[in-house]
This record gives sequence, structure tokens and C-alpha cells, in this order.
Amino acid sequence: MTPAARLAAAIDLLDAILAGAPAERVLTNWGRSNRFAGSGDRAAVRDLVFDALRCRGSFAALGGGLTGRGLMLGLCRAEGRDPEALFTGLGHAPAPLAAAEKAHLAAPAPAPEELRASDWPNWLLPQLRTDLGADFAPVSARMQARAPVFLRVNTAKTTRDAAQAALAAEGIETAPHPLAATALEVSSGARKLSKSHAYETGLVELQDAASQAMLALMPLAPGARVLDYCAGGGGKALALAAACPEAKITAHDIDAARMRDIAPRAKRAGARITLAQPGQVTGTFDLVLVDAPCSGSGTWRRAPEAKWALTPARLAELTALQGEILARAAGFVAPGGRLCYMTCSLLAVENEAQVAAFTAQGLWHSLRALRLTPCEGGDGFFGAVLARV
Ligand SMILES: C[S@@+](CC[C@H](N)C(=O)[O-])C[C@H]1O[C@@H](n2cnc3c(N)ncnc32)[C@H](O)[C@@H]1O
Repeated sequence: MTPAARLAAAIDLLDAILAGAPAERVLTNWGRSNRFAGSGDRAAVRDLVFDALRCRGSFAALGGGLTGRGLMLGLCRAEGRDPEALFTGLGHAPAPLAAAEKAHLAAPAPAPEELRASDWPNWLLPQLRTDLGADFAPVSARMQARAPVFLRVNTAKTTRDAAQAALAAEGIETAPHPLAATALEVSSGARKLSKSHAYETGLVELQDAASQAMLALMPLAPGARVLDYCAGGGGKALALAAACPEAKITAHDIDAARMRDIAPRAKRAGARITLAQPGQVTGTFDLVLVDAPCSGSGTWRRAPEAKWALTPARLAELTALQGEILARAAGFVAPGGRLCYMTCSLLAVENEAQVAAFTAQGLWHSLRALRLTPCEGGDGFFGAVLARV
């Protein structure tokens, strides 16, 4: 496919997504019904679609409208590509520019800070400005770019240097990342990863560097009993198992289906993780981790659709749920144990305010907390370690 044909495909897909269809489904269906498109084409079209969802506000403003075509015109303008050379109507290229489009593209663009702000949901802007303070502008700029691909080295099986060498031998170039001693940032060859020997034999796992940095917060003694109360696909449980192979780790989630990948992932990693059925946790634990359901605002570079789907009502539901889960999970902490609360959110209402509300009852206090934003390289993340008063 030519670059112009890829733009034309992305325009159609974005129109379907803007009409309410989920991006992943739209992309999968397009791949199935356009078998001529090779893996390079599919990846390029996917990147165009996700770039446009991430920068939806600014591309629409630059391109002249919130439509697939407006977004792709905005992308061309943001990247300094000449739309007239691509929108030619020849072959599979998008139709040539109309007079009104030419006039819009020739008019001065809004100021960069106005464009960056428009890539957040408008209703959330006051909250974000308050919560991020001086970090608002740099975080907004980071959130417009694609997230890096990070790996966690499974230190139960190998070292970071050895994992890096094994990956390089398979054409996957990486560099150590300062956020965590286990983190490697992939600089090329990311698409080879899932079929690589290093990945299949559990030397590395996909995990954001900020997520890895959060694990350093957690007190882990050999033999500790650990409960990952909101385990999902087991990212945190697996990292805990790698950091402390002697720990006795139990994974739990309200939705058993979400935990279905834990067994194969643990097998690959050589980790032992016990699964608890929803609501069937028994006993007490030295460490209880609550990686709470949240807005995911710290991960919106990777999941930009979620950014536009969040509503004030959903955020209120999530914060209420976070408080309930924290209170329930606290009941599983053994005397002298620790409760660790985490989110991948940038919003204080899900982070500091949640910890403040929990500790205000006077039964628990916060020992330490860590807040990371994409300015440190990884996703936005928050973690706090709590102990009984
Ligand atoms: C942020 S995700 C967990 C991600 C996971 N820890 C990881 O690292 O891959 C939050 C999880 O909380 C689960 N959850 C939601 N409500 C819950 C509840 N009341 N009790 C336990 N888990 C819950 C969701 O099903 C979801 O899998």
C-alpha cells in the first residue's frame, strides 16, 4: 500500500470508530477483509488510527473537523507532511482537498499549548491542571506521543545483561531503563518479540517500566505470604514472584476469566502462583496488593479510546469502588503486615485522596507513596504502602 492508500484506509476506520465501533474490532475486521495488506501495512494503518485517537483534539483542530478525514489531515499537518501531495484522489489515495479544506489548512494553527490541552477530555482539564501542577504541560506533551515498549527481565531466570544479549541475538535491540533495575526499553524489533525464544522461555515479560518501579516499593521477605487481590492477567503477581521466588503468592480477581492467562504466563516464567476463585480468599497475608480498577489515565498513550470513553459518572463509580476494595482487602492483612494500594492513574481523586480517605479513619497510616508520570518515561502510576496504626 502507498502512504496515501494507508491514509485512506485509516480515514474509513476512524469514521467507524467515531461512530461508536471499538477500535480493536474495526482493525481486526479490516485486516481480515483486506488480505492484500501485508503485516507492514496493517501495522502502519494501526499506528495511524491510534495516533489519531491519542491526538484526537489537536488533529481535529489542525485538520478542520472530528471526522476520519479531518483527523488524517490534522496528522499530516502536525507531522509537517504536505496534504496536497497525499490527498490526490489517484489510485487508492483520499479525494483531493476541497476549497474549504485548503483554506483551513492555510489558516494559522492554534497555539501548541492549546492543542496539547485539547488532547485531554475537556471536562477533566481543571482537575488535571490542579493535580499535575507544574507537570501539566510536560505530561500533556508526553501523552501525545506513542508509549515505549518495555520488558521486565525475569530475574528468577536470568540477568538484565544476559536477557539483553539473548534478545539482541534475535534482532530485538533494547536498552536498560533507569526506572527499574529489571526494565529494558525496546528500541527496535518489538514486533518479533512474541515469537522470540527469549520471550517464549520466560526470560522477559511485557511490562511497563513504571509498573516495575512500583514493585520496588513493596516490602517482600523470603517466604512472605502475598495476596494480589486485583490480579487481572497477573502482571504484578508475576513480577512479585520473579523478585522473590520464595514468596507464597495468591492471585485473586472478581472476574475469574481475567486471570486465565496467569497459569500459562507463570509456567513460562517458572513461577508458582496459586489462584483463588472470586470471593474465595481465605487466611491472612504479610502483603496484600490492591492494583485497583481505575480510569487508566496514566496509560492513555497505549489505550487512547479509554480517554474519550471516561465520563464524570464513571470516574465517581470507580473512586467509590476503589474505597470499597481497599476496605475489603485490608481485612486480609496479617498483624504486622502491609497493604499496598496502586493505580495507573494520574488523578489525585483515585490516588492521594483515596489513601487520605482510607487513613482518615485512624486505623491505617501511609508509610510511603510514589507517583510517576510519563515524564519519567513509563506510564503514569501511583502506589502507597500502608500499615495498621
Ligand atoms: C488494574 S486491573 C489489574 C491489573 C493486574 N494487577 C496486572 O498487573 O496485570 C484491576 C483488576 O481489578 C479487578 N476488580 C474489579 N473489581 C474488583 C473487586 N471488587 N475485587 C477484586 N478485583 C476487582 C478487575 O477485574 C481487574 O482485573
